[in-house]
Amino acid sequence: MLAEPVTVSRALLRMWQLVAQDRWVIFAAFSALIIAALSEISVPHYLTASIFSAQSGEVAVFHRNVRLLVLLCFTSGICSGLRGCCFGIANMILVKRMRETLYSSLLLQDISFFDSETVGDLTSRLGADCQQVSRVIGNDLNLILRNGLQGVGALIYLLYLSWPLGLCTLIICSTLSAVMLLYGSYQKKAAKLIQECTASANEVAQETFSLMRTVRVYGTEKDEVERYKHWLGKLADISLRQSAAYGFWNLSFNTLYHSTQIIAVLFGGTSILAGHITAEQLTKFILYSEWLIYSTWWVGDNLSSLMQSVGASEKVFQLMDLLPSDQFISKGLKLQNLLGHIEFENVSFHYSSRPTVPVLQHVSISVHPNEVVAIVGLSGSGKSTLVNLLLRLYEPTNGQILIDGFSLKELDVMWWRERIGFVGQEPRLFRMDISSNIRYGCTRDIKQKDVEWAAKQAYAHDFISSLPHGYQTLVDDDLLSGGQKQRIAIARAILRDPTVLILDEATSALDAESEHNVKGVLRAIRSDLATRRSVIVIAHRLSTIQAADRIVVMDAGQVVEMGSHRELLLKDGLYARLTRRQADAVA
Ligand SMILES: Nc1ncnc2c1ncn2[C@@H]1O[C@H](COP(=O)(O)OP(=O)(O)OP(=O)(O)O)[C@@H](O)[C@H]1O
Repeated sequence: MLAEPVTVSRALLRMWQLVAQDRWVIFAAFSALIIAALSEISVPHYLTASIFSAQSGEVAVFHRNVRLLVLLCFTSGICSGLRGCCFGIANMILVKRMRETLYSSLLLQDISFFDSETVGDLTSRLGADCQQVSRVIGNDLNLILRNGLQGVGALIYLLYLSWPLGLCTLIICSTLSAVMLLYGSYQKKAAKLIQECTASANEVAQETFSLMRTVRVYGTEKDEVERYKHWLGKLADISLRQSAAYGFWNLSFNTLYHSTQIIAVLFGGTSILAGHITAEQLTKFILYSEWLIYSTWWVGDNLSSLMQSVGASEKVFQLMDLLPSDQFISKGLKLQNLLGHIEFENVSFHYSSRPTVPVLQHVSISVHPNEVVAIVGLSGSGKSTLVNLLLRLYEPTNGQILIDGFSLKELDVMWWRERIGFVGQEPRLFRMDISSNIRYGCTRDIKQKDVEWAAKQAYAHDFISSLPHGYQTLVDDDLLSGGQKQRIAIARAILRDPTVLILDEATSALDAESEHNVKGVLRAIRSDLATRRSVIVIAHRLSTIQAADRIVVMDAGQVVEMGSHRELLLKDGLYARLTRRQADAVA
């Protein structure tokens, strides 16, 4: 469940917390910001004073003003550069920490979380959204603070020069601020919509690229382009409305800006004629009122950009705030002498994304130490789900799983998973060299000869050795066949020296090779009497598991038969029917 929506102030506070560990950057950025703003705001005053002192022939005052002007220009130049640099560093720190925290938070979520979130959505949060947030400090906040500070300074000076004129300018600026806020909140909503549409478009593209072969074979390129265009159309609609809002904002700004000039000339000119103020004071007034208006405009412009960035940060912070799965918090039991006796006791289960569809119903199975148990059944009968529960990727909705008599829930989940060797249906390898892929997840000290031993057990050594760089060959998607990938995954599982070995045989075209691989491993385990392992094999090719100690037959989430190959054939039930069907198919 996602946390409460993040407000602008909360989002800024969270960003501050992420950057505040590096206080020196913040201190340097703010010091430079204040000095630069004060220097810049003083320039028009000394500029006007220099011109008017030269006009009135006050030489000493003119020289003093020019000296101060040079000093102010110099200071503002250096401090502005320093300010930009420090805010840029703070920004880099923010994005780096956001990505690190978000990635860690995502990796610690329950597997069911990944059933409801799409890959495209999550990668968009990590990529585009974090990048969008990166504008906040380096650009938006930096400019808002600079212009805000200068605007306040200009306003104070205007009120000091002529409070009635200053008040008029303040009213105009307040109207401008109200329009700005309206515009900013619209931008925030638009940013959220853009973010959602971009994520959906990414998702379509990602799905199409990953299923490119299917797309090509079925000739659906045009349909896929249309699917992508649907989201592009939505994005264009939002951008159109954004442009209209921007136009309205610019119109308001220009009207209000020119109003201040008219008011200043009208009332200022009248005041000069009446002898209430001097021409120098009116010049300063016009310069500073322009400054105030532009500062307000800049603040508004950057505020709307800030709102957009905060809009993008909302989902990022919500995901960052997710609590890690209980499995990573609770410390459970670590059994001294694990035998590998597994017992499913009256287990029922449904996936939380489909609560009305029972996937397992009252399943009771036991696997004894050093026993090979095969699970067979039609596709969708719940075989892989059983394994998911044993791996504690999900918790049973009813019943329990016992390991050596202890409830699986009581065991330390990381410890338990370390004792399992698991080979999935269609193993995907990491973009690392083969040796690292075999060592993957192994916590003990592994030597290269151990890796090679495991590869030999999995019948992978020969083909690995024939590769140009042997075990150091970088795994590429097209480099290895499905069966070869499976053999590497089997070697990885064997290297862990697991107490429980789970082999989920492939269903697809690599069946024949998969059968050969699984049979090979089972033979190796049978001949290795010194090591006790409980083995669970999910088999689609029934010829793979004829030698298993016990075969469990599943149908629609229930155990319908159990026994040895011979016993089940004599029973003449579902197993016998499936065996006959496969034999006919082969013939
Ligand atoms: N993550 C999930 N979320 C929702 N339903 C799921 C999920 N994984 C599997 N299911 C559903 O649970 C049922 C059992 O699936 P499972 O993968 O356990 O069957 P299986 O017997 O292993 O099938 P196969 O032999 O095709 O691998 C199916 O109806 C499937 O659609």
